[in-house]
Amino acid sequence: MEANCGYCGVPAKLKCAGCQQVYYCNPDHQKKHWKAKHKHECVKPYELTKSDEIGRHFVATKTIEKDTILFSENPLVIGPKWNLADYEQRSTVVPCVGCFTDCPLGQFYCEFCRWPACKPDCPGLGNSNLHGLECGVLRFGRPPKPGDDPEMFFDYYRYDALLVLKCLALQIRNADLFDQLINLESHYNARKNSRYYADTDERVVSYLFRNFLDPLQKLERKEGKVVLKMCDRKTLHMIGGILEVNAMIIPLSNGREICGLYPMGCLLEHNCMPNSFYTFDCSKGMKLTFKAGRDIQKGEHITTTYTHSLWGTQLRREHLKTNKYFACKCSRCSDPTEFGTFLSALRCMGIENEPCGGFQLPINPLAEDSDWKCNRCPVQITHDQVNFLMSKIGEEVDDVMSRKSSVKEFENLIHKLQNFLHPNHFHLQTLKHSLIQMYGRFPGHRLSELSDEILRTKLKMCHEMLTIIEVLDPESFRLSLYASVILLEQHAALIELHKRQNSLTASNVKDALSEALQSLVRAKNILRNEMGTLQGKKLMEQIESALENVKAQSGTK
Ligand SMILES: C[S@@+](CC[C@H](N)C(=O)[O-])C[C@H]1O[C@@H](n2cnc3c(N)ncnc32)[C@H](O)[C@@H]1O
Repeated sequence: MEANCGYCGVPAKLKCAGCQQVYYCNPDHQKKHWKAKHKHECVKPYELTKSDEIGRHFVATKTIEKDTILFSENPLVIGPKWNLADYEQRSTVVPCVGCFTDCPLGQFYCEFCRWPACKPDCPGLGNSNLHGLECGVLRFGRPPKPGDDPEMFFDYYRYDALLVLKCLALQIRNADLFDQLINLESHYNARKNSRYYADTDERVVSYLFRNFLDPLQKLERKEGKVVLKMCDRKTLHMIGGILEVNAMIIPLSNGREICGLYPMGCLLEHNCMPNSFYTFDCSKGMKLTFKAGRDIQKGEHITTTYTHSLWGTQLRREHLKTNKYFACKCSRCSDPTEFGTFLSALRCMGIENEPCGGFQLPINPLAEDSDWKCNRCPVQITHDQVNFLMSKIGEEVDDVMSRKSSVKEFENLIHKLQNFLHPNHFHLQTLKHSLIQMYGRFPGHRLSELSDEILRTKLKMCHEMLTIIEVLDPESFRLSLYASVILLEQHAALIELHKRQNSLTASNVKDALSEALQSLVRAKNILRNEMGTLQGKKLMEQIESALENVKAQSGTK
C-alpha cells in the first residue's frame, strides 16, 4: 500500500509501526514528524487487557497488516539457559559470563568473581546489563583452585542457576525493571507440588544460598545494610517459576542458546495457530521484535506459540499443561483431525485385526482422558491403549533419532510404523524429515547413487510434508527452517531426476529446472522469517549457491 508522506505530502511507502496509519517517504521525515506532532497522536494498534482464564494478553484494536512490526524491546535480563541437560552441565566448554561465547573451563576468568570468561578483558564483564548484574554477588563465593578435583568445578560453576541470580540481582541495579520481572506469571502455587519445584529447590535455590547468598546476608547483618531486599527461598522459587513460564530461548549465531525475559514479549498469549512471530537481533543487545505473521483483524487476540507446531495435539497440550500450567483450547486443539492433517491419527485395526482402512481419532481432543473412535467403523480404543502405543512408538523414534542410525534403520522404522500410524502422523513426519536429508548425503546414498524409485520417494515425502506445512503454517513464519530444508531437498531430487531423463525434450528440461528454481526461491523467501540461527545461516548459503547453479543451467542468470 502507498499513501502520502505525513511530513511533506509526496507519495510514501514507509509506515509508522505504532499506529499503522501514517506513511513517510523516508526515515528522516518520520523522525521529524514524530518530534513535531506524531508522538502525541500515535496510538498502537492493540491494547493490553486481562481475563481470568488467560491473564494479561493483547487484543488488536484495528486491523493489523501482515509483516507489521508490533513492537521491539530490550530484554529485562538475559543469561545462560536455566534448564540444562546433564551433559551440558558437565561440559568443560562453557559460555563466557561476559558475552556467552564458548570458552574452556579453567582458562580465563573475571578478575573479580573468578567465573569463566573468553578473555580477561571481555567487554561484557564490565557491562552493567550483562555480567555487571551478578558479579558483585558471585564475589562472595569460594571458587575451586587449579588442580582441585574436576567435580568441584562442575559443582561450583552451575550455569543453570546463574539466570535466577541475575534476575534476583536486577533489584540492585534497577528497581523498576525488577518490579516488572517479579510481576510476571510464576504459577507459584500450582508449581509448588510439581517435580520442577523439588528440582529447583536443590539445583538452584540451595546452591545459590550455600555458595553466595548466605555469605552475602551474613555481611549484610554485620554491616546493618541490606543490598538485596527481596532475597528468600520463596522469591527464588518465584523467579524459577517466572523463568519456566516466560523465558524465551535466544539462538546465538555461534549455535549456543541462551534465555531472556522481555517485558511485553512475555505477555503474549499462546495459540497453536499463532498470528505473530518474533526474531532477536543479537548485534543489538538481544533486542526482540514481534511482527504480525498474517493480517490480524480488529478484536483478535495477538498470539504466539509456546510449543512445537509439528507435535500432535496430545503432546502439545501435555507440554503446555506441565510447563505452562494451562489447558489449550485453541481451534487446532479442538479439531480431532487438526484441520484435516491427521497429524495424530492412528490406523484403525478394525474388528479382529481386520483393518477397515479408517483412522482412530480422539472423541473429545480437549479431554485429557478421552477415548478414541474410528472415522470409518464402530471400533473404539481407550485412552490407556493410545497412551501405551504412543509411548512405545515415541521411545523407538527417540532411539533412532538420537544415535547415528543408518538409512536402513530409518527406512525400516518408517515401514513398521506405517502399519500403526496415519502416513501424516507427526512421528512419521519426524523420521521422514531426517530421511529426505540422508537420501543424497549419506555414503552409499549420494544423489547419483540413488535409484529412480528412491528419488521419487524422496520427492513424494517432500511434497507430503509441504502439504501439511501449508495447512499448519500457511504464511510460513513458524516452521521456516523445517520448510526450507524440505524445499532445498526437493530441488536436489528434481535436478537429479531430470539429469537422468535423457529422453526429455528441451521444454521438459526447462519445466524441471523452473520447478527446482521455484522451490529455491520459496525457500529463500521463507528463510527471511528465521531468527538468524547458525543453522539458518548455513542453510541460506546452501540455498543461494544452489540458486546460482540452477540459474546458470537454465540460462536465467
Ligand atoms: C508467558 S505467560 C503470558 C502472560 C500471562 N498471561 C500474564 O498475565 O502474565 C504464560 C501464561 O499465560 C497464560 N496463558 C497464555 N496463553 C494461554 C491460553 N491460550 N489459554 C490459557 N492461558 C494462557 C497461562 O497462565 C500461561 O502460563
